[in-house]
Amino acid sequence: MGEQQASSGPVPVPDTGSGRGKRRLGVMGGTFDPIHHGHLVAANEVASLFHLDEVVFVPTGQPWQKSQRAVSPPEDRYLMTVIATVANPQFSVSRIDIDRGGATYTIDTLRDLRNLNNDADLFFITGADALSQILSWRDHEELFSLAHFIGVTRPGHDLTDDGLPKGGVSLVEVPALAISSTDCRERVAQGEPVWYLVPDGVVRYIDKRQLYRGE
Ligand SMILES: Nc1ncnc2c1ncn2[C@@H]1O[C@H](COP(=O)(O)OP(=O)(O)OP(=O)(O)O)[C@@H](O)[C@H]1O
Ligand SMILES: O=C(O)c1ccc[n+]([C@@H]2O[C@H](COP(=O)([O-])O)[C@@H](O)[C@H]2O)c1
Repeated sequence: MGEQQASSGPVPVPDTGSGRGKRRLGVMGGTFDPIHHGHLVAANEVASLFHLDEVVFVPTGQPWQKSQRAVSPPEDRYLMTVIATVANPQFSVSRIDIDRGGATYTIDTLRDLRNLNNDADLFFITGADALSQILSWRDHEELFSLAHFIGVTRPGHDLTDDGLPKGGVSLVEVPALAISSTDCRERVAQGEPVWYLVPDGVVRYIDKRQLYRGE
């Protein structure tokens, strides 16, 4: 595992050292409906490879590209993210996208985090599927000036930086976990277990709040 040539497409190994001496803050944005071990392993692996001081998980408020399905209430997704990350002192959770209200755009996430963390370089962590959609994100040209992007491998998706700014993106291989939130929701709806796909506390939270039962 590590920073590497992905199986497809050119892979720049960028200069991420310009801010040496500054705090290195990873940002893992997601809908986390629910958060699962794929998210946690990806964040942890990138934290290790890129010598990050902290990774902040940022649950979306209203994920505008997921408007075709009902998304669980932000407070449930926020609490599951807190439960999942609480044991790791390097992990934290931010409410900024939830509290801002309205549709969630990463450009706003990064502007807000930059204002709150003047002393830090930002590293935005994203799976191969999300990275491939980045040219559809709001103000995507500006995103790369606010953070260095780190695309991680995900089973079933090609990891490529085609069309993205040279030097703005690193592609890295992380331990492959073929887990998706969609699959977790479907399993719960069908009465199948999600133990060991999501953290134990998240299994219990889903049960307590009766999430995903009617889907
Ligand atoms: N198994 C995984 N391995 C690597 N990255 C992942 C994995 N699952 C999700 N990610 C990445 O984590 C980020 C947040 O993902 P998200 O919360 O949308 O989860 P998801 O499993 O893709 O959800 P859904 O199935 O509802 O679309 C995205 O950048 C996504 O690519
Ligand atoms: O900025 C945008 O337009 C945009 C569009 C789609 C997704 N994103 C971000 O990508 C991350 C993963 O999103 P999702 O919907 O796959 O959970 C999350 O931080 C979203 O805010 C951002």
